[in-house]
Amino acid sequence: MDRFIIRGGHRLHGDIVIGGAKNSALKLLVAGLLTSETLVLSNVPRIADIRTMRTLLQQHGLTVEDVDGTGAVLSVGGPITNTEAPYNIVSKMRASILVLGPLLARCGEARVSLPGGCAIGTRPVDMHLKGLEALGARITLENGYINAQAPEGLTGARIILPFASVGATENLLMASCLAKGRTEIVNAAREPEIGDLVACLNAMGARITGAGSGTLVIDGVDALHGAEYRVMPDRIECGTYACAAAITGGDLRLIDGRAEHLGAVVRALEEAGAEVFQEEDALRVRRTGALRGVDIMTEPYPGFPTDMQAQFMALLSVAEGASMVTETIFENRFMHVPELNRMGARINVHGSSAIIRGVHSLSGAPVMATDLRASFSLILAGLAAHGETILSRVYHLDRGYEAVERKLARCGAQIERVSG
Ligand SMILES: CC(=O)N[C@H]1[C@@H](OP(=O)(O)OP(=O)(O)OC[C@H]2O[C@@H](n3ccc(=O)[nH]c3=O)[C@H](O)[C@@H]2O)O[C@H](CO)[C@@H](O)[C@@H]1O
Ligand SMILES: C=C(OP(=O)(O)O)C(=O)O
Repeated sequence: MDRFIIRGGHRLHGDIVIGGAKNSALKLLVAGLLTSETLVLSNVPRIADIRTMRTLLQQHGLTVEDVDGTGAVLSVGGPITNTEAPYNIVSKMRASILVLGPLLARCGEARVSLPGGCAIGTRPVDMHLKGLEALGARITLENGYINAQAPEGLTGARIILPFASVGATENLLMASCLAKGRTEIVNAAREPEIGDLVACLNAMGARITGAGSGTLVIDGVDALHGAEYRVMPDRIECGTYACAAAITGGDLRLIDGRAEHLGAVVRALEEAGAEVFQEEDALRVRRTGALRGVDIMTEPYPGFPTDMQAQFMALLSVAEGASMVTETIFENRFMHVPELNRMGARINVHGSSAIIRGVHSLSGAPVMATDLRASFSLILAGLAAHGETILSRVYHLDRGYEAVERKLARCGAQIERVSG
């Protein structure tokens, strides 16, 4: 198992290229199930979750090819030969549940393992299932699997989501592209990744309006065709490196970073004492003055993203004064807190809120990654800390961040990956 060894105390300076968005690329690959033609995606991040999604789609019968040998351009095509998504893949990556809607819409049936809980929360899929039932699917749960049938195809409906779930919106959006008639998804998620999926589906011949407005209107079509599409830049990777600039008192140009996708994060960074500028090709983040404590609350987009909460907490742990972080999306997303405290942070958790009393400095320690974003919060703490931090269970990080050690080391960080 790989570990990272980080020697903290170095300001980061230079350019970091932000890759394609994990949380968009995964869904765009799944959209390949909706057509018999070939979908070609560029700017695909080279991360473990994408490799898992390739395996899942391949076992459904699709051919997924690395077009130019870099892993960043993938083509998806070919017939679907198997409509079952097995436990061993779904349990590895929750986004696998997104094949349910497309398989059902295209083949009239699907059998998908229930994803179950994960480190950050129980994460049920009831809204995905209720929405598909509203489109006419018959759904039963048996032996840990979702069995879904729609032998006559799906039919458009008005679906009101009780919560603006990203995954439920995406599953229902993809399913309804091939449903008969009009579907309306009310209280749809407004995350930029939904907009990216809508743009790709429309390029494939879907008829969808309303992206970003909270109500998606989908007029079903008989078939979708192939397309070429470039994955949007990863706003969470960008926000994460923005925190690296801020916590080290550095100056980073995050190439391809877009402030428009990071409004709440940029506001919080500025309030905490960082300067953020949108340049033509990059988001530039630097800090020269002191870090100040701020209060943040995670919310669906355009609110502060839960996927940035752990990284921001690392920053606040060395800010002057007290901060409060409230997590409203997932019920168990504070697992980085005990690890940050082992590095000298002073954080107390009360229910869904954490009170952070800023300390002057952190000290390096052996720490353990518990999930993807928590892992990076420990790297950030390690970059700011005195001495050596050894981060184990780096496989969590490899799910969603490409070439972390290379990107950071090029900007002056002392970080190395050690295998075994
Ligand atoms: C692969 C991917 O894109 N993952 C992102 C996606 O996850 P994901 O799509 O799983 O997140 P959701 O927006 O669906 O979940 C938000 C909340 O709704 C609950 N819920 C969701 C569906 C449902 O049927 N029932 C239900 O109760 C969840 O348990 C959670 O508490 O959006 C999250 C919220 O921005 C991000 O943190 C994840 O990084
Ligand atoms: C929680 C995340 O991903 P997933 O939904 O795949 O667990 C994430 O990207 O931070």
